[in-house]
Amino acid sequence: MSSNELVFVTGNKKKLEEVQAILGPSINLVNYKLDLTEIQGTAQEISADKCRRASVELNGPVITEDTCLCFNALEGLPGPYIKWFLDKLGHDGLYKILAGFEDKSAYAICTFAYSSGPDAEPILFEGRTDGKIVPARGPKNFGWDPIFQPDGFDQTYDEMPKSVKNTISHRYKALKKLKEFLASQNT
Ligand SMILES: O=c1nc[nH]c2c1ncn2[C@H]1C[C@H](O)[C@@H](COP(=O)(O)OP(=O)(O)OP(=O)(O)O)O1
Ligand SMILES: [Mg+2]
Repeated sequence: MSSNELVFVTGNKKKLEEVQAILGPSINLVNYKLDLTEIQGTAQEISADKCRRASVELNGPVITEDTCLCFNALEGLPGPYIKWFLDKLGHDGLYKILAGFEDKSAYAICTFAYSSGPDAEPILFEGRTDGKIVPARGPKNFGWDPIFQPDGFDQTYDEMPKSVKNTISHRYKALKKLKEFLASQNT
């Protein structure tokens, strides 16, 4: 493995594109597509477990990532289960969940996990962006982006240019911490 090579295990192409764009050319990101089993639990437990599995399966250093979309009115749900909620309910259904609540505020959390090998305990890097849930707006590029409007912006994640999303997003903030960690390992 070359010193700047990083294996990112994910089955999600859109995540991969964002991670590549955010990390930039100095890191040689290698994607490995595995459909990893995801346990139930907190974002941290799910991320660490996913990373452990990936590292055992590939028998080497890996990063994985788990993304949550949390509604404050629902005490943080759907959280890590957003994928299944989005699959079943779509954008409209997700927005309608909050019909009975004044509070439309929400936050996106990205938890990267890094493992140096199959016997190592994963290290977690978390990024959070606050916003609110709105009726879907945008070209529907990626997941729940059309219904998430980050605080301080008039556009949803989906409406704003990628170059903007990738400097304010939950993913960007988590990757910033991961990047700092990797840089400290290399010195
Ligand atoms: O920035 C994002 N903007 C909009 N939607 C997003 C974003 N990031 C993840 N998503 C979606 C993908 C999936 O429906 C769920 C997270 O589930 P999550 O398990 O982390 O992703 P996944 O199963 O697609 O890929 P992986 O193989 O890395 O587990 O939220
Ligand atoms: Mg997943």
